[in-house]
Amino acid sequence: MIEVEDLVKRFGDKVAVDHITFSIQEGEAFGLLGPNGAGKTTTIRMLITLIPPTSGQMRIAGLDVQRHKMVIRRLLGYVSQSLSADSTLTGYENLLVVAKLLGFPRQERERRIWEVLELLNLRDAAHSLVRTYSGGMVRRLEIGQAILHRPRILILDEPTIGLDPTARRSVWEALELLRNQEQITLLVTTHYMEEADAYCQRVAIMDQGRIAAIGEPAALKASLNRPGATLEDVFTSVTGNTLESGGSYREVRQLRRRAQRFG
Ligand SMILES: Nc1ncnc2c1ncn2[C@@H]1O[C@H](COP(=O)(O)OP(=O)(O)OP(=O)(O)O)[C@@H](O)[C@H]1O
Repeated sequence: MIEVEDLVKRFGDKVAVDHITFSIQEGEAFGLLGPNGAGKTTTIRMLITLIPPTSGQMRIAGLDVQRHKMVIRRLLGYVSQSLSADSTLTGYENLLVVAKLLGFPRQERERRIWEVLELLNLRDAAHSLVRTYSGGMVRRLEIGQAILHRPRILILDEPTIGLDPTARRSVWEALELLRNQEQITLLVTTHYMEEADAYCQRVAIMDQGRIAAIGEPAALKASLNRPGATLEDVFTSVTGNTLESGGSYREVRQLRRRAQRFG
């Protein structure tokens, strides 16, 4: 479904993405892991046609991304790290705004909004203001905004950052449902290794613009030949970093932003 070959992105002298190659199968949940500055966001930005690559190939559903930007955009849903739901509107109204922007006819608009609310377990909260939602509900609503147009691929940048464990589980359960019921292919960046381990069929660990390891979590863990090895151990082994070295500041920043928004 997604094929990336020898992809490079330079910003001046800085090589943000350095000759990476990977592919994602239809219906798969694929995790892109890596410390801050590894090149994950830059990779995603190229895939969603926001910035052009310096060199290399990207194909989505067999189409060259650079040559078919408009078609590719319709195939994709994107959930960025920043908050996109309006807290002064209800969940239903937030979806309605997006549906109107997409130009859905009225009847289809209603049908699809309720379908999405149901899928994301938000039906009962449809007419409550988003400011009364929990963090997990807001995130699920944002996923709803991104899938209204029935994309075949959903790309999410740190979908569970700043959420408590229960909310994180609710978000992943929603994503699992989308994969199973709507056959949506998922590309997710995350700092949470145990989530990638539990919910992604395959992961790629990026470091300094390169892919340091790629494969099924179980196979990557087994490659360490250490009983009880975790994905975090794999991460440390291939990058020489612990997540704390960069992840903590960023998480604090994200948590603060969220706290400001909901506080
Ligand atoms: N527009 C830009 N101009 C110059 N350098 C950039 C630009 N965008 C990204 N970079 C650099 O490219 C490298 C990769 O950044 P990128 O944001 O892709 O990393 P990341 O893995 O997504 O990290 P994070 O998790 O912090 O977002 C970093 O060193 C970053 O400073």
